[in-house]
Amino acid sequence: MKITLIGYMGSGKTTIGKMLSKKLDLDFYDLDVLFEKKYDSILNIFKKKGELFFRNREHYLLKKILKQKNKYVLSVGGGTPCFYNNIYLLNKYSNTFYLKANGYTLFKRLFLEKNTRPLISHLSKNELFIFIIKHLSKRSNFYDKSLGKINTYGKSKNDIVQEIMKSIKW
Ligand SMILES: Nc1ncnc2c1ncn2[C@@H]1O[C@H](COP(=O)(O)OP(=O)(O)O)[C@@H](O)[C@H]1O
Ligand SMILES: O=C(O)C1=C[C@@H](OP(=O)(O)O)[C@@H](O)[C@H](O)C1
Ligand SMILES: [Mg+2]
Repeated sequence: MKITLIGYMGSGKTTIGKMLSKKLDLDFYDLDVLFEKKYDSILNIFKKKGELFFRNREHYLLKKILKQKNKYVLSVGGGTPCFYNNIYLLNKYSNTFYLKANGYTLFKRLFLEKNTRPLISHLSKNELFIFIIKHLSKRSNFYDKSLGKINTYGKSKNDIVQEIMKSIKW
């Protein structure tokens, strides 16, 4: 079984994915890391080639990794399920979990880490909050198609890992 984590930027996909893979003794992949190994930093790619180029290469990388035969935990980027038919591919080839977090929690986390994320790096504090609320509402339509959902509000990283482990249908 492949387990994939989806959700908005800052929802904990990379962090929780790594922890979960260790608990389950599975390989861990992060789609952004795979992308940056193959191409360039996501910040540079957005700057030099634009978002559409990123989404196209991201889609092909996702297809390639989903068709691998081994079991693993994969954390994707916040936008991955929202482009091409990626959410259908994710659900077809893996057990998808949506790490659901509220706008204010995401804002607090992303304000501290916005410089590494090209979609929000240029925004002021006020702009960032408004952007997250609107963007999350649009993207939730895709995230809500996941096979499993974990409400992360007020939960520690360890609690979230435990909850995913309990929900896995092997
Ligand atoms: N449940 C949690 N409680 C507190 N902080 C968290 C939690 N989940 C993630 N974080 C923190 O939020 C930040 C963003 O996490 P990250 O794994 O990079 O998210 P994503 O990959 O979804 O963008 C990190 O600093 C991480 O430590
Ligand atoms: O939400 C998005 O569109 C993006 C999220 C990022 O990943 P994280 O969700 O891990 O921050 C990364 O893929 C890129 O900056 C675009
Ligand atoms: Mg991540």
